[in-house]
Amino acid sequence: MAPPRKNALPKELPEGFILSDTEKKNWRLGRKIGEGGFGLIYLASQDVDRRVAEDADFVIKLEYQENGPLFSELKFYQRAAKPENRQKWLTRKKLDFLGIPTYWGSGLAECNGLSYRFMVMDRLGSDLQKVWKKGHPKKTTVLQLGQELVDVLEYIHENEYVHADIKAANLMQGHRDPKKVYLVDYGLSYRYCPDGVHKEYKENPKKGHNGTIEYTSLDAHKGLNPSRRSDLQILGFCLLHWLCRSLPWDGVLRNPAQVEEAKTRLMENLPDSVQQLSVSTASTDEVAAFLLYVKTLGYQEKPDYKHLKKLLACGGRGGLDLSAPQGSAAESSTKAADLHTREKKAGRARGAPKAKPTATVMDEEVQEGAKSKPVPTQYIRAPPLTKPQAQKEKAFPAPRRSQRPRPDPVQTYQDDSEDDSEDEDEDKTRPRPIPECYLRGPPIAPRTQSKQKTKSKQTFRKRDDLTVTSARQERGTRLQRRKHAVPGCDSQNHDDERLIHNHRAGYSHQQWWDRNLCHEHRDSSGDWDNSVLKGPGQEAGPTQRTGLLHWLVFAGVFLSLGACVLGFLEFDKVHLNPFNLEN
Ligand SMILES: Nc1ncnc2c1ncn2[C@@H]1O[C@H](COP(=O)(O)OP(=O)(O)OP(=O)(O)O)[C@@H](O)[C@H]1O
Repeated sequence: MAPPRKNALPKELPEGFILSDTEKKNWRLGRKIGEGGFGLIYLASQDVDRRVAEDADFVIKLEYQENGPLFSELKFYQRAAKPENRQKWLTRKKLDFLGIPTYWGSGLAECNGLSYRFMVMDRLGSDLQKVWKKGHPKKTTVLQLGQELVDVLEYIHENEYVHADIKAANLMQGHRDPKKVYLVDYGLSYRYCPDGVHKEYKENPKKGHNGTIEYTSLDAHKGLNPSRRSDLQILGFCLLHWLCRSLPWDGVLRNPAQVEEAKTRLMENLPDSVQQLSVSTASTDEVAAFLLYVKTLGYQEKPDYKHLKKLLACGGRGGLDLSAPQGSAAESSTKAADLHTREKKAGRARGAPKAKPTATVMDEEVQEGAKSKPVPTQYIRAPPLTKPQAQKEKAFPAPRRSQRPRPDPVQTYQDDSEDDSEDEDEDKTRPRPIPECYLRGPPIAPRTQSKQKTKSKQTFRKRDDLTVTSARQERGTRLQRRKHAVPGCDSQNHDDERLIHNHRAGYSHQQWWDRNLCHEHRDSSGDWDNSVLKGPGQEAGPTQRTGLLHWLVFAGVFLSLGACVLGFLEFDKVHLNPFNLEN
């Protein structure tokens, strides 16, 4: 076997490569369609004699053999998601759909001296994080999805696993049927009850705060191994986020302890704490009831899944309606954010926030008609974004990547080590600090830049380098943030609208910047006006010195003129009126 590599992402295999799985079925590789942190995703087909079609129904996930994540995911599929088990479950539970992708096989392969592991699974469509960037889900969609996810969780829990990282990015639409949604990414799933023996309740501060910080459970914050109630609590936080578009702890995400504190407060003060996040367009009563039930669960207690589904009942039937963008819940997002601000101002150790009367649940039609306000930019977390990504980002902010320990990508995993990875999982990794770049920071501070050259083809990125003072600084900062604006998104801000309008009209950002702001800050030579760009402590630039000189010349001319006029008047008295006669 090839030795572990530092770079966990494997070298690509050529299109048309044939892989043979453990059941001796052959699979042909098609085009690469995705890339994760550790592996590659290819289209695949069982018809090895023909090119893999673009509408192929299978994908192959490929990683180096010694990598951990695919090994763990495979274990989950092999143990818990065998097609025959799923079918039995569907019949027993009288369900017509279970949102777990089908596993079709797996194996090992060699190419150019490198060893690979692969898994064949259903091809899926877009993930919901991407879908919701285009428009927010309706309340009925959120609740219906919640019910379907309760079904999925019940199934995986019954098979001794918890997922522990439920979020929109891990929910994918079906390839053929976009109304079906599947929970994916079992590379981090945890076997909480191996052979029917539940893990002990053991807090471990060293493992605290694992998971995706927005949603991770209070158990995970305390460093407990995840259990069934953790999954359900994560789901509850997700539902709340999807309904309200923000969470009360959005402002403190850089500090996991404060997130934990805010979640604790929310859970302690249920149902009011959640109900008060309701707005007329998106009541959160169902989620409040859901979380209230989760709160009553013991660490090892089996949840009443049927009851949980009832709590999320919303009358929605058939496939999920993920198509229509939904305006609306922005108000509630503001509420959540406001709540956070209020709590911050009032001190952290306070008791329950005062309950407000529960908002009325409005008709779906009314909700549909409701206008969406964009989430204030300060509440949008911003990991480093590529430009197209950034433009979409504003519509539905992306949660950070999971902080849960991943199986060591370069630890060797072997198929025969059946029993196996979970216990060893426990100490595989320590919680990693959240990368700064993924955390919402304080308002963008001015950076010093003494002088900027103007060039006709200056890129828009240059705005990042501007240092603007006082009121203009504020404007500059605002515009800097607007760089992430979504064209096509409603905007109340005039600058935003100009930016968006110009974007639609085909202007580049730089052109817009040149036309609308930059020219105000240039001197006649086209150089940046340092009086505007000057940051604290910076020397006055040449432009400022020139301005002072102008003033001096102007004053000199003015004084000379005055002296001339006075002189003329004196002359007038003496020479034009020599006898000093009165009129
Ligand atoms: N079954 C699938 N069908 C179609 N595309 C998929 C499928 N699974 C994954 N993808 C695509 O491939 C990309 C990489 O997926 P993968 O599961 O390897 O990584 P990831 O979940 O994005 O990251 P991580 O390394 O954290 O697991 C995904 O973002 C998705 O766009």
